[in-house]
Amino acid sequence: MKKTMYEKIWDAHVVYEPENGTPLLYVDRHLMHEVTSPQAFEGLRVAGRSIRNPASILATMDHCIPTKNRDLIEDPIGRKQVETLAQNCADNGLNLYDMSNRYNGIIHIVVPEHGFVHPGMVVCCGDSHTATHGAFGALAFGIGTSEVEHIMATQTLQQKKSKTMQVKVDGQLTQYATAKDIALAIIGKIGTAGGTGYVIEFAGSAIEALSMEGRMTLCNMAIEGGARAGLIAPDEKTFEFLKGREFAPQNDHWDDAVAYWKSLCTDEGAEFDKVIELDAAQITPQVTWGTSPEQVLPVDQPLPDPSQISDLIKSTSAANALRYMGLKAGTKLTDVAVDVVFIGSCTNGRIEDFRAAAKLLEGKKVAHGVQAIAVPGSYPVKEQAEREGLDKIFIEAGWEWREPGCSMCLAMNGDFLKPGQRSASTSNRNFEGRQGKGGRTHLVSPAMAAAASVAGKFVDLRHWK
Ligand SMILES: CC(C)[C@H](C(=O)O)[C@@H](O)C(=O)O
Ligand code: SF4
Repeated sequence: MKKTMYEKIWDAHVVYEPENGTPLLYVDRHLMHEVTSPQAFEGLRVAGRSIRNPASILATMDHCIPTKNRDLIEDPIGRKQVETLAQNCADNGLNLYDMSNRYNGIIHIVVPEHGFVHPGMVVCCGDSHTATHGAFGALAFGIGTSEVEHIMATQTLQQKKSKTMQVKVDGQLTQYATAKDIALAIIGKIGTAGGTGYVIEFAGSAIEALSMEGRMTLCNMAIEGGARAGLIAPDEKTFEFLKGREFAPQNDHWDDAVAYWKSLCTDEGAEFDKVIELDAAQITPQVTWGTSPEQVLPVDQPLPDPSQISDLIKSTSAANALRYMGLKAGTKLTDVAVDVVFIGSCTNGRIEDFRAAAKLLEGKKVAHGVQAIAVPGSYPVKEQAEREGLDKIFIEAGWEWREPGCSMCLAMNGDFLKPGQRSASTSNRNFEGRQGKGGRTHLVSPAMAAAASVAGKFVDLRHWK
């Protein structure tokens, strides 16, 4: 039978399939951060169980850590979570990149840097953006804290099989559109529930043309389209990225691993439950205008008029979103001014993202009254950027150059919007209060964010010098 990549990975990992119950999957890699792990360790302790395979775990601190002064976590809950993770990792002999470790950063940025996830693996983490690792052809998805405990104890997870969706993006992106714009355009098309019940495989010439960084950005946002996970077939770019990294297969094992990885690709003629197609050439720079990633438009479009939307639910949510965002129907996005610009997060906190932004910032200054913060996704990203002199470009333009962490992606670490403030943000979520109570988030690509910092408002990159 012809199989999709998802089906191949699934079949290779089913440990047990009860007749009328939920299958049990083997989990190869388990990623951890401070927010969703404490209760799981506690549960394990209470049950008197130990961790089955400590080597399958990699942990980092990212959500609660300050990006300015590492020594001061003001929030007592955040401080406790960070301390608890350190203790739990020490007690169980787990690999942790703590705040001061040279490899510290956001879990989904750190893990690929070490080649910890390989094609064909099943990868779990108590974090929804685990989908990022689908960029390597791994089945990677977020889980709840009780499941974190279950995997620690058994190295398996109960999981229902998903349906399969192929999102095919063919053609060539224009120089102004990025992986982020593909992700937003897809969510704009299918909606935030469009992927519910599915694992999406992204395919087509535009996906093949993406760098590994771009593929990570795209898979990262699969979850915002409602999907269980996103997948991209591994290819030469994937292998080249992984080769030589700390946890990549070494020496004699490498060729065997590559041969196996190549066998994972969806068979010619295999059927997906659903297929969606997009033309890359038509994807323009995207900006979200509302409080859900599906409320997104090409930057040159006016804001929608709720009274013109026939679907009652959509019309009501558009009206609510415009009210919360302090925006009026018909306004052009290029007339919307921003107060804060944030480049970072597990969606767009990689080296390519800072390169793209720096290209636009060179020789320019941040608009008066705009606060702009650049937060590398990890110390290796920060160091690489500094080696290339990108930090200087940001700083000379008037940006703050911070320590790595989740930062203003979510308001958990001292970086947040004040009520009413509006941001251009390279992160992935824009619901009410996501970046701080009363804060208004517009999701964009790094290049769009950089340009907004200079213009003080959104700009159409196609007409910007
Ligand atoms: C804190 C964590 C559970 C959460 C997630 O799962 O996504 C966070 O990373 C987020 O982006 O909202
Ligand atoms: S950067 Fe944002 S989306 Fe990513 S793990 Fe941190 S909080 Fe979640």
